[in-house]
Amino acid sequence: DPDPISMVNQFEMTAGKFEGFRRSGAKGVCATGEFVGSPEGKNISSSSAFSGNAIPVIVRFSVGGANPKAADNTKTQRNLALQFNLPNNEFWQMGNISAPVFGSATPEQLFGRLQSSQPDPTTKTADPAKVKAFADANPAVLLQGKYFASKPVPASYASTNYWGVHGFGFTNANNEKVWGKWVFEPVDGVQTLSDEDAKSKGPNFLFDELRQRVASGKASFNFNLEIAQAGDVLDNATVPLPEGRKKITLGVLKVVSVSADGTGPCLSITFDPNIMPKGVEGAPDPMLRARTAPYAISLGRRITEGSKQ
Ligand code: HEM
Repeated sequence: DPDPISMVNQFEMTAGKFEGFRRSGAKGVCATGEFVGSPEGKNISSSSAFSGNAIPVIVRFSVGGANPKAADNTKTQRNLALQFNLPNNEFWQMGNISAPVFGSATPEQLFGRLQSSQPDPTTKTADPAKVKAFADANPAVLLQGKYFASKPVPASYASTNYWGVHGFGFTNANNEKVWGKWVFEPVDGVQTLSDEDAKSKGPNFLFDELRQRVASGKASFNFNLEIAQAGDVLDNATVPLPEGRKKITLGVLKVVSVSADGTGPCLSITFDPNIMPKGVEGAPDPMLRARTAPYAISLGRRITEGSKQ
């Protein structure tokens, strides 16, 4: 594996270094929420997340990439990061994205992709021949871009689906285990913008739009799990489960407040998807394991610089 310091350095060399900001998902806003687990959730996991009691959640919505001025009205990635504050000092952290697949299958492939698209110091842009050569040899890196290009711009942070992309296992009180991949789906349905409407919204509408939705009580997500069958691929974030797998709703996440820009409880934490409560575990996916160290390094750098968002 590429070492985590080189990985974060490569993020900075390819996508730019913006002091005080996350090295990925830089343009974001803190929010708070409440999660209430369902009986189906309780059936498959002994985690206290599914007790049915309201669980306080730290929420962060963001646009993909390292640029804190990234546009809101383009066909790119949106993120939903969560920290469930469970009883007895347990935490459950997640970083979910608005595509069913990630942009690379392994840490090596992510590193290679970033290297191949690093801007040339003289032209200030990536060398298209290098980008193409890497993608030709690693076609999985094109899947996510194709997905985004095929979908309209989301109308709201609260009106798009967010996938966990990794496989996760759930163990209940009888020690029975199920595996699957999860997706947060807006209770009021997916809502998108026409290309024309997206253009007229401009590059900075998502934060205020979210504040309005939350004020009207219309920012909730079903926490859904697609159940894997024997033989399904669970250790590759570029391979979604086959269409039509049974889907169950583990509970509902309601966003209840949105912080002022550049403030709030998400500012000085990171969302490490390997932090899971008892009753939930990650699939043996090298990509999942490889997220912890770079997130901590990025957190360390931005706190030292002065956390901005
Ligand atoms: C080895 C693979 C990966 C590396 C090195 C990496 C790196 C990073 C870094 C450095 C950050 C900023 C962390 C911070 O400052 O708090 C970040 C944020 C994020 N990453 Fe990754 N990432 C990886 C894989 C993934 C995958 C597979 C997903 C797909 C779900 C993902 C989704 C996110 C999200 C949603 C955020 C924003 C979280 C927030 O709002 O704080 N990452 N990533």
